Amino acid sequence: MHNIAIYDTTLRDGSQSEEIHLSTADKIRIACKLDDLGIGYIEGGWPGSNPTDMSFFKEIKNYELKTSKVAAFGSTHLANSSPETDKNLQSLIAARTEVITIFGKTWDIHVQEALRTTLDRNLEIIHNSLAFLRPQVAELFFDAEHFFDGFKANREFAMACLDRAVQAGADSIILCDTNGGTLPHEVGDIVAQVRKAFPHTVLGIHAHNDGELAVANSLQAVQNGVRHIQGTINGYGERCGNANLCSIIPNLEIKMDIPCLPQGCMAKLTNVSHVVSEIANVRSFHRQPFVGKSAFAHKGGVHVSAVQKNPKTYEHIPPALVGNKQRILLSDLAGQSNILFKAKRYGFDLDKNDPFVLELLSELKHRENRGYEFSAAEASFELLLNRVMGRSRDYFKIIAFRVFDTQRSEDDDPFTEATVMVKVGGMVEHTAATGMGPVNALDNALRKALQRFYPNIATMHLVDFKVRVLWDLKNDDGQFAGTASQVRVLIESRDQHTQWVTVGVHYNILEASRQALEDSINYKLFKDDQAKLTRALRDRDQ
Ligand SMILES: CC(=O)SCCNC(=O)CCNC(=O)[C@H](O)C(C)(C)COP(=O)(O)OP(=O)(O)OC[C@H]1O[C@@H](n2cnc3c(N)ncnc32)[C@H](O)[C@@H]1OP(=O)(O)O
Ligand SMILES: CC(=O)C(=O)O
Repeated sequence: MHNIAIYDTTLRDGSQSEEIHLSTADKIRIACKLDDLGIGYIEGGWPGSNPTDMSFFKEIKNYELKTSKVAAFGSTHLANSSPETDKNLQSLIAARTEVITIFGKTWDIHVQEALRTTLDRNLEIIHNSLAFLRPQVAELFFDAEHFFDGFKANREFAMACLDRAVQAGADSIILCDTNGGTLPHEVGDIVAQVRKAFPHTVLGIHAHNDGELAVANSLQAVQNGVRHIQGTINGYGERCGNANLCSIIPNLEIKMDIPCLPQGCMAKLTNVSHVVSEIANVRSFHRQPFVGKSAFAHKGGVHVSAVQKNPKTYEHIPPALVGNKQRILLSDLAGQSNILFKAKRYGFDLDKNDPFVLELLSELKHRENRGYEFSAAEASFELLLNRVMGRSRDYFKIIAFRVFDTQRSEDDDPFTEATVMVKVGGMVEHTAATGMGPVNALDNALRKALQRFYPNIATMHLVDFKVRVLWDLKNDDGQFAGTASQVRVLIESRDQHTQWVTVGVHYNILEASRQALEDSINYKLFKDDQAKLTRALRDRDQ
């Protein structure tokens, strides 16, 4: 099998995603990441579209890319202009890239209704645009927009468009499933026919994901002779997105034995996926195949027991190949194997049937039954584990708390104040604080009370607060409770070193928040003590 050229269009089609807006600096950071991953081509944008894209092409020249060539994207010239006068073609040349890609219409309905011109004129437009660009650039690609729909509607015309592009000197012809609705068997069949008609031309595929088939369609195209694949990191793109390169690359390399990145680079894929989602400011999709946080996460006790004997039992590839890792989750579906795995991670070497394991498992299942979710709140689990093992200490105890929420007049914002009474060792501290809402006020009052005893809590702060109503849990009398339902609060906190999540559950949202806050502070104090202890032992042993 030949190598496949990977052509990334995250910066162009990816930025056509509804929620994504990339600045020039964002684009440069992503381009450097893609280059480091070993991507063959990076489509930087449409220079005739906006100043950001034009400034990207200017700025990227200051970077020495190791593996990637930069491509500028645009359309064939307008129906009522000529290549010499067309602004779009001029700005493609002005971008001074090694590669230019232009898209042209190949579906008759688009020519007649979107361009409002004749089929013959469209053939001229394709030919003239490419022939004009040919001497200006090292590599010239033609994206045959809507090719699969065009082929099904009017085979002769769609093929004539490709023929004109080849005659005008295009190096690769990319067949686009622009509306993303073509099925894999249709892609295979049509690509095979094009392959036969153009045996000496490099063919490519650009698939959209409207039928959730973009990855499958791209692989099917490769099976039928395509040697160039376009796609985006995390599948970002117009509407439902593009073919996801984070799935295509490992499928090609691992399952189909077709190299497409420099040796060893595929292990960077998970990191690239996460960094790009950070830069694009889009939350990572946990269930994303290969690179998602849950891609190799095991929750069911049966699965956990088996993967510890041999990961192959429930993992389709070794996660390290794509830079991901196995995770073992905790929940009411856990068996002893889950507990043993986690306990080991936190420094306890326990055996199956150890009474501590059974106690922990029963406590875990009991709490999960009441709505706690430890797979999302590992810090609360670590505290519970250490409590059961007798290794934690009570840093403080909240004896009482009160929260007042008042609105003094119709136009005023609500005013919130919390008071807390905490016991630290033999001392009782009583404080009050205001806040932006009840949980913030409680957090502020608690910190104020504890600061004198534990100054290190000043370095932690709350980064996320999630409340979920547990509608499906029944009350003690077996009834669903409506607005008196249990709620689960998850609090994410961080300090200068790390980030952790704690959980609280109650029918009263403040009490649930109090539990999660208390665990969060306890975890910080426990973690700092552990670090101090480790340092002391290390100093002693030196
Ligand atoms: C399938 C794809 O994803 S293609 C990429 C789509 N991406 C984008 O559109 C993002 C960048 N686009 C832009 O910034 C703007 O649309 C521009 C600058 C390119 C053009 O802006 P405007 O001149 O205001 O035109 P507008 O966006 O309203 O309409 C597009 C024009 O291009 C024409 N056009 C569309 N495709 C082609 C083509 N392949 N060849 C020639 N002309 C084309 C349309 O007919 C329309 O012209 P008309 O108004 O004379 O009918
Ligand atoms: C070119 C392109 O983005 C498409 O046809 O979808």
